[in-house]
Amino acid sequence: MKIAAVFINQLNSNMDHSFDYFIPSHLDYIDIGVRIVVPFGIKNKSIDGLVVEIKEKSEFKGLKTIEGVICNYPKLSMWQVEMCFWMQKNYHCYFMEAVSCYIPSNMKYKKVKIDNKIEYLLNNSEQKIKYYKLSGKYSLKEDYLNTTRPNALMQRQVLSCLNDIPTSLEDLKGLTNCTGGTLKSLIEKGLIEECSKVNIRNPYKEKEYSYPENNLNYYQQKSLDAFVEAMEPSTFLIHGVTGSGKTEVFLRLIEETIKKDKGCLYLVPEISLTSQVIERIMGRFKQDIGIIHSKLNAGERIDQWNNIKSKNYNIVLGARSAIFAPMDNIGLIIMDEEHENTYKSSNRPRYNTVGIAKKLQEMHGCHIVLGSATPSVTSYYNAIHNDIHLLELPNRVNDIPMPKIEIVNMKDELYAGNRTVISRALFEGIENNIKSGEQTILFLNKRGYSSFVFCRNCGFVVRCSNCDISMTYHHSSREMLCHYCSHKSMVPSICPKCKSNKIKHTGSGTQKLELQLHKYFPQAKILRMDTDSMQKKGAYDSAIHKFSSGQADILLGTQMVTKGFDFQNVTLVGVILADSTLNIPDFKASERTFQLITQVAGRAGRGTKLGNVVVQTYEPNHYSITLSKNHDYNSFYEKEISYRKMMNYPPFSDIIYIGFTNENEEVVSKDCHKYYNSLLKCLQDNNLHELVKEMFNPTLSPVKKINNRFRWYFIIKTVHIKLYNEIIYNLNLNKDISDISSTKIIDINPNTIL
Ligand SMILES: Nc1ncnc2c1ncn2[C@@H]1O[C@H](COP(=O)(O)OP(=O)(O)OP(=O)(O)O)[C@@H](O)[C@H]1O
Ligand SMILES: [Zn+2]
Ligand SMILES: [Zn+2]
Repeated sequence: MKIAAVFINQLNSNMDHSFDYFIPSHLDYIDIGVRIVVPFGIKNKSIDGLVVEIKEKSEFKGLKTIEGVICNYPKLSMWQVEMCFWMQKNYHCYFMEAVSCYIPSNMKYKKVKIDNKIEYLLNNSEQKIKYYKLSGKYSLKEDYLNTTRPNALMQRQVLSCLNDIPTSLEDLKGLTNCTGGTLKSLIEKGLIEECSKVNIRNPYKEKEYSYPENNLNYYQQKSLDAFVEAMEPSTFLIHGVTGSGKTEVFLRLIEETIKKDKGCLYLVPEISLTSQVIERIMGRFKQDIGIIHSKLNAGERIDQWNNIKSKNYNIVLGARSAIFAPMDNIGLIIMDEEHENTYKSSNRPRYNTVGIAKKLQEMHGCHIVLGSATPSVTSYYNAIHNDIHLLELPNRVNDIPMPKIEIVNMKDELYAGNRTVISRALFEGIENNIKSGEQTILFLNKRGYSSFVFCRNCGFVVRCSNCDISMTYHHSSREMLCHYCSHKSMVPSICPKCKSNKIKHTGSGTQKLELQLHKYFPQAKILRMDTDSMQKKGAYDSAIHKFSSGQADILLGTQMVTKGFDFQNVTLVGVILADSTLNIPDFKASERTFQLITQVAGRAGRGTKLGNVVVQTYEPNHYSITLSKNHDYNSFYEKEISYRKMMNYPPFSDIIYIGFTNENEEVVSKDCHKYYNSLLKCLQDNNLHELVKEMFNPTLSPVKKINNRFRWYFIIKTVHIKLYNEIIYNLNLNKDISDISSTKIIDINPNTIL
């Protein structure tokens, strides 16, 4: 009998290796990537698993036999299994966690008897979701509304939301707050119908999109030519200023790729940016596309899977999880806004999308195209020094000028007696815009602002003397901590720079600002967009729709408002406090600040009128601010890269974060030290003294406790990432650390170590 090596679907470090099973003769078609059911443990409990290898012999005795195959479960391709192994070793996740990136692993299956043979089938989970649509009784929406009493508000709301395309209950609740009773009475009146997933049509198919080809300008054509002429699988970085027509280039590259009968993955950093791209792709290619993102339920994901696998779709669009589309003939991977940190997963598995893309390139021989107006310093460095081809789009399309950026020093405002958070220049700009019917976007990044200590008089911020990173204020101990090197210091009562006593930790958020704006501009219609106001499903789309159709004067928000949007009537952009990203305790703070200012400024003046931008700051001379004034990416890059080099930050090193969490404060510290010491010992035993030097001491997290779990960690800043990955992988299997009870987090080049 043949033998299958099987990973059991249990997320547990003791089970993170394969087990051998006999393949019974009636299941001899079992192959790598097949989902099966096996008996496991002393009690021979039935449990599902994945076949990763077929072999003739096993080194183990007394093997058990596979019970059955889960027939309707998608089969993983060989390259996908290989990817899962690679992720297990490079991102330190369980093998089955990597598998679950490809296929939902929590789906229930049931035992059935077919022709006297035991088989397993997935339960059809998607049928449990309820959908509603108009019954088709009338042809006009008005007629539906006329049959309800004017004061039946909820019923009328539901009717205005629905059309003949089914809307899920979840979406409907997001849009209306309706109750089961409302729906029931509408059904009884024959106005709406409940339906199941089976008769769902692709909502995008219903709409007619059109996105005619633009004649490429000189630089767009040059980019296309470079791509067409590439002889081997290559990686390109399209550095194009805001509004330079990068999307048009992407569409041409897709066209070239599907001509060769290969598939394309088009990734965007957030789900919210997908609708604009869907319209453009479908408007151009007049065909259905696959759409994958983390909000799909298991049934929808399987549907997408089957369509992509059977080559019904050769274009797949989505947020970062779309990198796991089961496309067997990938020819092109596009990563739009490649600098965005959402491409790095901060949950298990903690993968980096570019890393996965590169591995796919190795396996499929596909091209990778990264695009951004503000490329990450790492990508740009690789484009200059390594194997990425740099393509530049230095101008906006149709000679549209870049917006004019004015930097306002908020200290001057204070001296002039303006104690509000809105400078005189911005105030005047908003007022003029309201009068002339033009629109304004205001950006306030509330994150991080309240946790650093700064001087209201001169803008001084307390930084760590070792790391050049701002210190984080801790409410509990009332002291400041550097969470890179764990250096501590007291909050000064007098500003070390200007000797004033105005030094404090302050906070101000979007909500507060909204209230202030209502006071200053009572006539203005204001839309606020942040995580709090965008809770409901569909809220984001509806806000974008409101703004683009001119139903609001001011769009105020966090990072959500900074990128992607192409609103023609926006002529003014205000950055309320540019320093707020500058002072988050992270070596990428300057980069993030430059990117945010440049991106949000890029929303202004995309139509016929010139754009103006007001950037308010306490640090008007910081290079990330002065250089964004002239849209000077190259000078910013030069400055930033020399800083990175001096401090040995990425791209000159990789950062490994090893963290522990536990309900017990002492245990977590002990576990962290134990792991640290085991790693240290392992390096010393192997004479790897170079690597020892790259380890920093364990320290308490700046955010000491999350969800009642205490957090300790240490970081490694290394130029030997491959070696470290191997050592950490092996250490995790080591018995010495098996009594560590705290949850362990290993994150390679994390977005944040807060
Ligand atoms: N060759 C061209 N001639 C005229 N218009 C063009 C051309 N190429 C693209 N456009 C138009 O220019 C506008 C901006 O293009 P696009 O949205 O692709 O910009 P972008 O480079 O992605 O900018 P951002 O980085 O700000 O998102 C779009 O409305 C697009 O249709
Ligand atoms: Zn001061
Ligand atoms: Zn430090």
